[in-house]
Amino acid sequence: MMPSPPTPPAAAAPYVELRSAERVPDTHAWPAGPDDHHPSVEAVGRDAVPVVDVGDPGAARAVARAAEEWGAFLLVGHGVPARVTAGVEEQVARLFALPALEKARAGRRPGEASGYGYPPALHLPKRMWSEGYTFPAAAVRAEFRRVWPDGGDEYLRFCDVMEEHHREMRALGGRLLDVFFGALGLTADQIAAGETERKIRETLMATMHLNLYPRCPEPERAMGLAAHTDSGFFTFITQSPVPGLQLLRRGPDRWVTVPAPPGALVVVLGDLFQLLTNGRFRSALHRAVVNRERDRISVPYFLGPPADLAVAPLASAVPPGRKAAFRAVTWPEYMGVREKALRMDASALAMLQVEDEGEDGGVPPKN
Ligand SMILES: C=C1C[C@]23C[C@@]1(O)CC[C@H]2[C@@]12CCC[C@@](C)(C(=O)O1)[C@H]2[C@@H]3C(=O)O
Ligand SMILES: O=C(O)CCC(=O)C(=O)O
Ligand SMILES: [Fe+2]
Repeated sequence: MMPSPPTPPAAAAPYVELRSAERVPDTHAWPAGPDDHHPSVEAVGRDAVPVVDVGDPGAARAVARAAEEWGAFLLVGHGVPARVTAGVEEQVARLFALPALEKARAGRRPGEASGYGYPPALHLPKRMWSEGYTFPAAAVRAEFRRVWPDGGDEYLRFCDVMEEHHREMRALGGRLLDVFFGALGLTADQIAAGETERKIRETLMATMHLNLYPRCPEPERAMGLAAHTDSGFFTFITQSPVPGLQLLRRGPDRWVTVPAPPGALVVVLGDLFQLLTNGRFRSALHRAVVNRERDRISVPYFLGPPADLAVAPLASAVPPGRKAAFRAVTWPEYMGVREKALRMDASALAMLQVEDEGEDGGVPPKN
């Protein structure tokens, strides 16, 4: 009798071989496709996605406007070498090009925070047209031994590139955080002296999630990554020069396709940042669509608090004489609230809101 092939862990096999599909199978066909309720529009005129040059003296003002109106912006002038970004894209493409059984060695099992597999916080009726891999940015070497158990050149090259990316993004994260504090109206002295601000900057935790969106024979029936808000503070998205990320703009609701100019990073604000800023800066509802011609890679770098740090609205963000609009919560607690909210079709941030008898003081929109 032939020996049976090794069985991949259950969570490791959510994908059909998307690259060779000639049609979108029923498992991946979204009933009304990505243009379900709202049209997709180009980022022009009043839908032009804000661009912020982080080195510009007016960066704090530009960030404040973008964070209030969009919850997202394109970041330029950040100084991350193009060589690093190109290396990341190359390595991610190589990782996803490995045979399915090799990727399955690193399959994320239920309850695990890292590994190859479906995005952990999205529970959807249909499958998405993408492959993903999540890991803590500080643990690249341990994590990727699962893919390359014997180490070797491929493994070492992958780790070197990811670690360099992590160093660059972590430093940029601290720098942008100070710009955000400036955007809230804090002076450089107040930022330097602020205990809470310092704690947040020093403890920022980074998680990386690698996305591959293979080209799709019927993009109008498929979804790359379903609409969601990120849960942490803010996310840097490195993307291939192939558009696919969309942001929801309200009134009338429409999906704005974010351009992908070479060298620009996308910054997306998360729910805990909305909470930290007492609702002044908002998280952005976003998703990724796919296309017929080209594979697309995106590498979100999620920054948020360590698991044991309770996040509450910053004193500097609460108007004088008003109460904080939200109760304090840790990131894992927030994930639990969001899970519950998703099941109830409610807003997790609204569930954390504290009653205030005064007039509107930072009430979050239901994303
Ligand atoms: C740090 C994280 C953010 C994330 C959950 C995670 O622990 C790791 C994966 C992230 C991701 C990527 C795809 C969309 C998303 C909603 C998901 O299901 O997994 C985000 C999560 C998030 O921002 O909450
Ligand atoms: O692919 C993209 O550009 C977006 C990815 C994203 O939103 C995510 O992984 O959370
Ligand atoms: Fe996201």
